[in-house]
Amino acid sequence: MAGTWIFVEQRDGNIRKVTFEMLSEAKKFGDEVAAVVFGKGVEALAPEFAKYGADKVYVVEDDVFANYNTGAYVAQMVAMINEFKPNAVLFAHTFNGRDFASRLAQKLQLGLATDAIKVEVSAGKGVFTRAIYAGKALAKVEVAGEPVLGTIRPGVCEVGNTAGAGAVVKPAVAATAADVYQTVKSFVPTVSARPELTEADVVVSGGRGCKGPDGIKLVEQLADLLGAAVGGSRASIDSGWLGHELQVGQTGKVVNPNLYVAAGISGAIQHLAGMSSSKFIAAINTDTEAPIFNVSDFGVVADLFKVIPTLVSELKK
Ligand SMILES: Cc1cc2nc3c(=O)[nH]c(=O)nc-3n(C[C@H](O)[C@H](O)[C@H](O)COP(=O)(O)OP(=O)(O)OC[C@H]3O[C@@H](n4cnc5c(N)ncnc54)[C@H](O)[C@@H]3O)c2cc1C
Repeated sequence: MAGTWIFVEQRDGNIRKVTFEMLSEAKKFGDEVAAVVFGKGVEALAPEFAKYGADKVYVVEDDVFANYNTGAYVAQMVAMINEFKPNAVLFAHTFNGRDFASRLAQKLQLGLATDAIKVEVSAGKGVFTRAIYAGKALAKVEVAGEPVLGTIRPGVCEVGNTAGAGAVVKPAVAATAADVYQTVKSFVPTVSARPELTEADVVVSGGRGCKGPDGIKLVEQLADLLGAAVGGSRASIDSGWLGHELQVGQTGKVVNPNLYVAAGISGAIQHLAGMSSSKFIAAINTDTEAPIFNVSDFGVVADLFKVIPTLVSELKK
């Protein structure tokens, strides 16, 4: 058996922090830990994974892996799992991680635990803790079959400093161009000086209560003073006030910051699904009955158009 594998999320050599979180967490299981990285020119990244616990780094380089694509990535991973037989393969609970892990589980007819906030893997058995009912209860899920497959929510595991040997292994390339059924034609990054939403320490989100771009500007002002990422509810995204990449919730991104500020957001269950595990939640809402207050540590029942400017002027002092 080949221990626990962590699938590396990277783009153009920029590694997502959640990769290091998962490597550090897997190091605690006591089994061998391996990072699995697909791409082009990615072998140079191997020492980075060793720093956070990777005993081995499986490096697969080919044009076919230049950008994430489901078909080729799944075909490659299936071949590697059959050859090396890992106990567990863990992915980040991100758009790509969710897509990859679920297609892989289907292909191998294995169970999959998603959006885990805690994970224990031992001797080929995996137990995952998941928040259910928008964080009102926790479920422990055991995944049958090997390897154990799971996706881990970014921000829930600490980055440690136990290093591994980082021995590079280069498996044969098993995927071909025939496995690629969607191609990334171009990649246009959203230019923002703000932190990435899923990795930010502080997130300030605006909802329908912002009433339009002027309200969202207030949210952005507050976020910038706090060094925070900006997020939004589906209502503010669908209204076109914020980009789709900033939606927090069931059909958006899952965030887990130290501080989440919800301004003019009611707290629908689909929104809570994306933010209720934040460590400290502060809400600004005019409605005392708004469900967001049920999950908040701190609440202000007031008009955000009065509260945020006051906060902004205090923070500027
Ligand atoms: C399948 C499905 C998936 C979904 N996925 C998501 C998702 O991923 N993310 C998501 O967010 N939603 C999602 N939704 C939508 C969700 O159900 C809600 O409709 C949405 O979250 C509501 O957004 P909101 O809280 O901004 O708006 P509202 O529910 O309209 O709430 C606006 C809030 O602003 C308050 N307010 C108004 N004026 C002010 C003011 N001046 N100052 C302060 N507060 C004020 C109001 O009291 C109210 O509580 C999904 C729905 C479905 C069916």
